[in-house]
This record gives sequence, C-alpha cells and structure tokens, in this order.
Amino acid sequence: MPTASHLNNSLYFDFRAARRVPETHAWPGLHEHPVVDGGGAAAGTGDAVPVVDVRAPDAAARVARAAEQWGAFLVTGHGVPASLLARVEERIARMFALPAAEKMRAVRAPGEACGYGSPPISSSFSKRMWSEGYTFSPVSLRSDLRRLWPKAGDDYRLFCDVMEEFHKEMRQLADKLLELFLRALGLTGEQIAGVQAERKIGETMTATMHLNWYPRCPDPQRALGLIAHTDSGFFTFVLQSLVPGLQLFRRGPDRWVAVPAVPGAFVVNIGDLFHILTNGRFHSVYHRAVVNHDRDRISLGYFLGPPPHVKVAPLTEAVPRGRSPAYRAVTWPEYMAVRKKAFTTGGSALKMVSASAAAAAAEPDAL
Ligand SMILES: C=C1C[C@]23C[C@@]1(O)CC[C@H]2[C@@]12CCC[C@@](C)(C(=O)O1)[C@H]2[C@@H]3C(=O)O
Ligand SMILES: O=C(O)CCC(=O)C(=O)O
Ligand SMILES: [Fe+2]
Repeated sequence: MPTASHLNNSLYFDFRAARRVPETHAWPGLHEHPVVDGGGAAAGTGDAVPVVDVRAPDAAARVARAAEQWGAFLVTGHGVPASLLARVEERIARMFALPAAEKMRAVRAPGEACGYGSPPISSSFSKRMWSEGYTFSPVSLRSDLRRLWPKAGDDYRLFCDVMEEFHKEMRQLADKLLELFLRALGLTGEQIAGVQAERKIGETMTATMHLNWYPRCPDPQRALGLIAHTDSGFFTFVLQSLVPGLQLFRRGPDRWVAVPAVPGAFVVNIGDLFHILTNGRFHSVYHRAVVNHDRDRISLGYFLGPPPHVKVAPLTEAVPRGRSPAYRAVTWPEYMAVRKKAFTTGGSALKMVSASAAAAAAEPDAL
C-alpha cells in the first residue's frame, strides 16, 4: 500500500513506496489525443520542435516563426556552460533525495509563492499529480534554503553557490532573449530602446525558479506529472534532464508533441503575460509533463515575469494601426486570480482579460 503520512501538517505521499497508482492520482482523459515525436525524426512533418541558435544571424526571424506558430522552441548556442548545467542537475537531484521530513520543513504554506510540495496549480484540481516541486526566488535563496537545510552545511552551500551562478547566467540570457523577442516583433533598435526606457521590461523583470521531481511511476499511463497548463508569466526557460517528458499541445489535428531532451538546450515557453504584451501575436503554449516507468525525471523552470505591482498591457508597437488593444492591462497576481477562476468555470483566462470581455462587463445590458 502506498503510504501517506502527516508531516508538518501536510499530507506527504510516498511515491517511492507506491506499487500502483491510487485513484487519488489517476487522471481520466490522459489519452484523448495522440502523442507524436517532436525530435529530429519529425523533420519535414511539421512536428519537429523549432530550434533557435541565438548566435545565428537569422535568430530573430526564427524566434518570430516559433513564437507565432508554436509558442515554444528549443534554444541552443546560449553560452551557459554545460558543466554548470550538469552541476545544477546534480544538486537538484540531491535536494529531492532528502528524507521527506526534511523536505517538508520547507512546505509551501497556503497562498505562499515559495516552498516545497505539489505544484501551486494543483490546488485547483481534485486529482493529485505524480510530482513534487520546490519554488524559490533566486534573489533570496540563501535565506529561503535555510528552511531545507537549517544547519547550512556543505549541501546547503553547494546548492546555493551553483544556483546563484546559474541565476547570473540565466538573467543575462533572459535579457538577450527579450531583445530577440522584441526584434522578432519587428521593432527597430530605436523602438526597442524606447520600449525599454518607457516600460522598463528588461530592467524590472523578476525571476522565479521552480524545480520539479517526477518520481518513476508503476503505471505512467494512469498518472500525470504536471497537468496541462500555460505558464502565466512572460517566458520560461525549462531545463529537462536527459529524461524527456515535456509535451506541447498542437491543434489541427489535436495532438501532444513530445519535446526531445537535447543535452545543453533549454526549452523556452511563452507565457500568458507575454501573449498579452504582444497583443496575442506570440502565443502562450499549452503544455504538460508525463512520467516514466523506469526513471525519475527532474526539470527546472526559470520563470520571468513583471514585478507584482506592474500592469501588463499590449505594446503599442504590437497593436495594428487603427485597432485597439486586444487585452486589458493586468498585474501578474490579478491574472493568476483570473486563471484560478477560469479553472473552476472551465473558461479561458486569456479570454476573460480580453478587451471584448471588459467591454461586455462595462455594458451588461448592451445588445
Ligand atoms: C512564477 C511562478 C510561475 C508558476 C507559479 C510561480 O509563482 C512559481 C511556480 C510556477 C509554476 C511551476 C509549475 C506549473 C505552474 C502552472 C505552477 O503551478 O507553478 C507554474 C506557475 C505559472 O506559470 O503560473
Ligand atoms: O517538467 C517539465 O518539463 C515542464 C515543467 C513546467 O511546465 C513548469 O514547471 O511549468
Ligand atoms: Fe509550465
């Protein structure tokens, strides 16, 4: 029997002891759509996940195509050393291997952004996911991580050192990618400088790290690592270890495209606030993570978004001349609240913040 024990007032499900997937973790409808391979073998079929080498002279054009047609792509040539990525993955694996009681010292309190446990989105669903995660802010990681390692020994120090080094590299890469995105939207150097000076997107962008652990699963066909979702912020870098599991949803025909695990590459997912910022030209991608029978899987999400008090509205440059913006301005927390409501009503959070929804709400009696 799988065990569940109360630790620090939180229900801990012992994945390691599970010999079967209990009803609490069994998701209906997982196989509604076929899964196709998005790796090299798919070249020419339209299912190969786009790859952008950020050093290439046509990188902006490639980003534009991928952002418009997929909402996601693989990034190579980014300059983050492979040896650093290997150390990051090693430290994450050691953290997840801590005894349950130690991990649960850092359990996420209800409504809190950071901490250990099920992914925040899971509070909107009755079924449980086959994963554990840890969210922290890279700028306060030394204090946050004391909850996991109160004695601040070698494991604590090595984890913090490597994550700080990683954050430094990633924050620079995020700036580079933002610039590429703005070029991909067709903005000139002068317009980009103007947008950055006025909206200060790059300067104020915040980073959050979320680590995922998907334990090996006795029946991967019944369980789900991470429910299908769009990321809510601007964009996310995902580092998936050598074990694949990330799938992107594509329409016409509806299918899941399995993202290949490319050593050293990051997956970039466009989030909902970037969808809004670009007036829907670059669209956020619906994605999920599946689990594996034989191997644990680890992934890292590096989430970029605006500071909590900043309203995100479509860039003037992204709105076609003579048209009005397709979305109303929202802060990240406001958007998260709308998304939570959308999960319960089955609606679309992006539609709920569209300008037409706002107009309809302002004139409820209008014909
Ligand atoms: C910055 C954030 C994005 C995120 C919520 C969070 O505050 C920290 C964790 C992120 C994550 C990771 C797993 C999937 C997801 C939907 C979730 O539940 O937590 C995302 C959130 C998001 O993109 O909205
Ligand atoms: O595990 C993965 O590959 C995806 C993770 C993810 O989508 C997320 O953390 O938001
Ligand atoms: Fe995600």
